[in-house]
Amino acid sequence: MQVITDSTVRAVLKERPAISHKGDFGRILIIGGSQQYGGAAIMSAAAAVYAGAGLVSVASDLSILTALHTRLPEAMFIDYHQPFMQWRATIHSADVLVVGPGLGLSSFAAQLLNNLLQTVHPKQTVIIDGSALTLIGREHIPLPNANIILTPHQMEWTRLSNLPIDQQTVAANQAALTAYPNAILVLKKHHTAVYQHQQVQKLTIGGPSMATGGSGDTLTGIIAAFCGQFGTNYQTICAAVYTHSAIADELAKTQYVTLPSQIIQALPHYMAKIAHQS
Ligand SMILES: NC(=O)C1=CN([C@@H]2O[C@H](COP(=O)(O)OP(=O)(O)OC[C@H]3O[C@@H](n4cnc5c(N)ncnc54)[C@H](O)[C@@H]3O)[C@@H](O)[C@H]2O)[C@@H](O)CC1
Ligand SMILES: Nc1ncnc2c1ncn2[C@@H]1O[C@H](COP(=O)(O)OP(=O)(O)O)[C@@H](O)[C@H]1O
Ligand SMILES: [Mg+2]
Repeated sequence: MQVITDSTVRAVLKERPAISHKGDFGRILIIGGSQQYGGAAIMSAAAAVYAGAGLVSVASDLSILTALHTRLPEAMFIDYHQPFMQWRATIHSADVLVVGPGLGLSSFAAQLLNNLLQTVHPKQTVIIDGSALTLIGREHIPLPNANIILTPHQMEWTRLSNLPIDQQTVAANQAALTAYPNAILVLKKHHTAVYQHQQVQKLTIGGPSMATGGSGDTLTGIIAAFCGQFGTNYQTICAAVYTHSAIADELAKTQYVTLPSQIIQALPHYMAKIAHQS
């Protein structure tokens, strides 16, 4: 299986053109968080901002608003409990949507996910993570015609594929992915692999310092920002996945655990280093 290396990141990540503005670098909407899991939406949004997304909005429970703005004043906020029709236009204007980090499994969350997936249009990128994956697996919610990126960990992939973790071989995963034909699969584990049709590439970096709540929430924001800036395609997603783990490995030289917040802080520095060398 082909290995993802820093050459993929170098190929994707470019110096910014001087004549540019925030509208050129992606409008991201993160639909997630809840009273129980507010941090997940905040980490996803922070990762998107620090990975260079032009404009980031969070649709979430009102209870997270103060924490979000204290931590990340760059983000805009929408109360996702307001009637769906009132913020439907915001959904339409996003280039990249992230749905699921910290959303929870309530009937409200399921309805919101259904409404959202019926609203997205084919040009949009939709990154589906966390609770949204569990809801899709549980309620058999169909995926829309859009650029879909699924980011399950192994247990979440079991819920979508019905494959027990010890049966998640490359061939079995490829066969299961045919049920989601327009999706790119980022199967998260030690040595995450990225699947599209018959194509598979894997990481050989990243390690157990990343085994802490919020690591995957953070990855969603990095993928969203990369897609928003560099275009949604297989290589861009591999570059985002590599960047997440490369930063963790660098921090792990001196740290036992690499907190999502620290990975987020390091993103602009890592990206500058790569862009200036390319
Ligand atoms: N600070 C926060 O707000 C956090 C919110 N989170 C949210 O909590 C919700 C539930 O997600 P969880 O993933 O915790 O719960 P899940 O019940 O979906 O899965 C977690 C369990 O899966 C098992 N597992 C097996 N293989 C695994 C692998 N390769 N990687 C990870 N887990 C594996 C582990 O036993 C683990 O306890 C999601 O919406 C998620 O986004 C979590 O991300 C944790 C942090
Ligand atoms: N032992 C490990 N080796 C390499 N990567 C790991 C390891 N443990 C966790 N990770 C990475 O951390 C992230 C965890 O994602 P996830 O389980 O969704 O976290 P959360 O939902 O808590 O944010 C994934 O990118 C995964 O590949
Ligand atoms: Mg997760």
